[in-house]
Amino acid sequence: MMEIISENLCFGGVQRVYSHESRTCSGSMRLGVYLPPACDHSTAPVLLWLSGLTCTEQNFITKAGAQRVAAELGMVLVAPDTSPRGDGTPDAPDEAYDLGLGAGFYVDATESPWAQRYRMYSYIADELPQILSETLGLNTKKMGISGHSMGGHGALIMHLKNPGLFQTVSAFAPIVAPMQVPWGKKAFQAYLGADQKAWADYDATALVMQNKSTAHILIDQGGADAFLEEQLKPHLFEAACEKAGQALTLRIQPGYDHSYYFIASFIEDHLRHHASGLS
Ligand SMILES: N[C@@H](CCC(=O)N[C@@H](CSC=O)C(=O)NCC(=O)O)C(=O)O
Repeated sequence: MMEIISENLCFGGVQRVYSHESRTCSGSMRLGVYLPPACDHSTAPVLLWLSGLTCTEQNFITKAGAQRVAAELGMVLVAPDTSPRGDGTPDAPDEAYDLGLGAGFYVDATESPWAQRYRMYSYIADELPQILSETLGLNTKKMGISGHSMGGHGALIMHLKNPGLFQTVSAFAPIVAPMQVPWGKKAFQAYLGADQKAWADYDATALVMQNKSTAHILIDQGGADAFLEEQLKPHLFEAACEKAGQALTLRIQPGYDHSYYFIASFIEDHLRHHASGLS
């Protein structure tokens, strides 16, 4: 059952937050859903947004300012949480921001104590589309995916592994090669164990070499992002795309940082990219 937690009118449409029991994550999950005005929600295209480390379903819906253009385009926006939460959900022993709560990395954990509830890959790729279609009556046949940082990487792998489900893709400041950077190594070691063969199945830069898609990938990256050199490394993905023959536009936006001010500045381009690809 989907319980409506909040409902606010926004640019003539409605921004809702739902809570529901997730069979995949063995607990309750929250979900932001924006329904644009004056259109048939059963046929409107859907854009899934995956947020980054420390985020909940709230960050995108309150900070990105995406609803105005979604209202104009007649596009549904869906913003899930970034990890399971609630009583009994394991967290990092030191409550570190980059592991455990708020840091699910969109993988299905195989290691203890994470494996039972940290199943964000299957939640996004399997359970959520079923809920959107069967319970909310939305059109999952026209679906794109985007996100930021950890979630930007999540969007890339969701698309590369499921190009028929998520037909269009874009990302802001994605962690393009988690196997090669501290945030990714820490999370993959904890969630997936020591065998790096398992890591490669969730690494966009490794995946694109095997699973290139026919979509045109759009990435925006702030040129003044404090995480650019150590954690994000977009040029690794650019080089892999070039080698694989994957269509990619990587835009380095001078002076922009890693924040939602950056996302709000370019979100319109991303929504139009998805609307055009899903039309
Ligand atoms: N708190 C940390 C950094 C946390 C951070 O910057 N989180 C980003 C996503 S980073 C990659 O996934 C974010 O979206 N934060 C929420 C927001 O609303 O900005 C630190 O201080 O280093």
